[in-house]
Amino acid sequence: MNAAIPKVLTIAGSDPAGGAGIQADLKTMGALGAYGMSAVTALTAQSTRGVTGVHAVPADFVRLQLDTLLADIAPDATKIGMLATAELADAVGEYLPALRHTVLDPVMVATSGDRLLDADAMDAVRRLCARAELITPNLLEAAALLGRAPAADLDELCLQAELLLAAGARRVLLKGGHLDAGATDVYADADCTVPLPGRRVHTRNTHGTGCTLSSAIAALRAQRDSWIAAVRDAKTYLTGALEHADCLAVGGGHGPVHHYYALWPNRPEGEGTKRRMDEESG
Ligand SMILES: Nc1ncnc2c1ncn2[C@@H]1O[C@H](COP(=O)(O)OP(=O)(O)O)[C@@H](O)[C@H]1O
Ligand SMILES: Cc1ncc(COP(=O)(O)O)c(N)n1
Repeated sequence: MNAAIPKVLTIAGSDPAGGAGIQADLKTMGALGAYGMSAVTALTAQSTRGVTGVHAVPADFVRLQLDTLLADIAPDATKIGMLATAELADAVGEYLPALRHTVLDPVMVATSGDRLLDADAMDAVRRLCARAELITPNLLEAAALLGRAPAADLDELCLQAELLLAAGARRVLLKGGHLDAGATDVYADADCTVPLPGRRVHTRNTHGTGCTLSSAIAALRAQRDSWIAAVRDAKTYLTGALEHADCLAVGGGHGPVHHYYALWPNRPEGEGTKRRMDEESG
């Protein structure tokens, strides 16, 4: 029986406020029926208001975490998030050939605008993008990887997803959350480029959306037959977590999404849910 529970790894940074990074990843994996594991790349001092410090873990200690873990457990899928430095990006890259169902979220800047990746680490992250099975850049990360201006519409989003494939990525989910309207992302692989429309949720509590989406994709890829199925279901999960974010009421800045919205059914409905229901009823 237990053999069916997928074991999913996150290699990412820590967010003490619990809304992004490994904390978001582990909550997401747990909410989606996966057993979560983590190797920490960096400690951050941050809250919902912003990041006040980053302390990268020495690359050899990240290797030690991974060597020790992987000698015992073979993850069914792995999500990679904040890498902080070029050295860490290269160190994590050494493990990609041995890992299955790898999702790379090329984290560069937090929602608060604070940098989470050294400026000189871009080439190392580009190398990693060619080794992961799926990459999930946001608008600004795709633009930085390609050296272009950020996409301003869906056509440019599709074009940049295809340019990332041409640059070596195997599959791309280019996230459109930073476009002014809607929440349309674009999925692209060697066979197709597909827009994935999403319902835009009106909330300022968007801290950790990218982390949540990429770890949901990893958790679900271990339970679905294809990447596109995992991506679609992960986006549906994230939209629900955003819709219930306001009822968490965590912090005074950009608060977290509600990872456990489907598991805590008896909690009072949040403002976000109420507002959506009001909107939908007219
Ligand atoms: N207000 C929102 N309502 C619904 N979906 C959103 C909203 N903001 C972001 N998303 C979705 O959350 C995911 C992460 O988006 P994005 O903000 O672009 O990336 P990141 O969190 O990495 O900056 C994407 O699927 C995006 O479409
Ligand atoms: C440790 C860590 N990893 C990633 C993010 C990005 O998350 P977001 O862009 O949603 O703030 C973050 N803020 N902290």
